[in-house]
Amino acid sequence: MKFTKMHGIGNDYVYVNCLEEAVDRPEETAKFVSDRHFGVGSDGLILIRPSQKADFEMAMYNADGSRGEMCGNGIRCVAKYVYDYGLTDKTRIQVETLAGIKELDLTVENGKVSLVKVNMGAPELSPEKIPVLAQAEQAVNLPLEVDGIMYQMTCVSMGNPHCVIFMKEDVRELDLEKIGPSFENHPRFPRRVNTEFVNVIDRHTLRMRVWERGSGETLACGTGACAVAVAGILNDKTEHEAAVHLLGGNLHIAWEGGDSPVYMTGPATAVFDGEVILPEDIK
Ligand SMILES: N[C@H](CCC[C@H](N)C(=O)O)C(=O)O
Repeated sequence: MKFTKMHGIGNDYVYVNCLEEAVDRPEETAKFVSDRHFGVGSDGLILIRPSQKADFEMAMYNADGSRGEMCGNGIRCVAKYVYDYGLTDKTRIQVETLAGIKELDLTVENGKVSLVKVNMGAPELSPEKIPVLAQAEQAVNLPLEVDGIMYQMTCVSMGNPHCVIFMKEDVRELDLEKIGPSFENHPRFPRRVNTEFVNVIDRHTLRMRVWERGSGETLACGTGACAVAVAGILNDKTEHEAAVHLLGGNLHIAWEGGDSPVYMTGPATAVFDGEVILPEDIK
């Protein structure tokens, strides 16, 4: 199977052009290619497909084979792929996802996409649509007990579920391998959850780490950065634009509040083209 390895500030996926390649068993293929010893090595698999409703469709699968409704770093790389590999010459494109159709503006330098601005749509804050079990209109600054420790959470959906935890201690010191799975699989999240651990640097700057649903700790999470910026505004910790510092790099997030869309701007990088030999039982 031909693929292109790309990343959005270190959140790396195997991308397959399904206008050319057939991927019949995406969940198993995602698990196989994601393995960093027996496969290619990635946070998951992203399929670029034709769409009836938009220019293209993005289908995203985590390293455990589960499907994500949306992927912020991934959709920027999809935009880069379709432009750089000649599938479109448009610099404003629409991509269909399980979280709806997203509109992207491409910055092109020397014939290649260098930066992408994504209209991520409005955040969803009602608990039943995130989903999170919470007796409140919005799950903003609510208690959550994890492994006997009390945290304050703010939950946001960007099409996929996020649990944002603001912390006093430096998130770079956190043992995410230890606590991440307990958040991901917490019973109050019926569809599991992506969890972001955040330090507020100032009213325009946030630092985060993320334990992703289905992939564990990643170097960056685009939908997570959006959820963090929204949570910062809802908790009056940040202004309507923020730089979010992630292990793999930085994203710029802007949100005017209410039902207005969240805008995410960041880079997309292609690393190599390859061909992987799929095991017979997942072809
Ligand atoms: N693990 C996420 C999907 C990938 C999101 C992240 N990689 C991003 O850039 O938004 C989920 O299951 O909802």
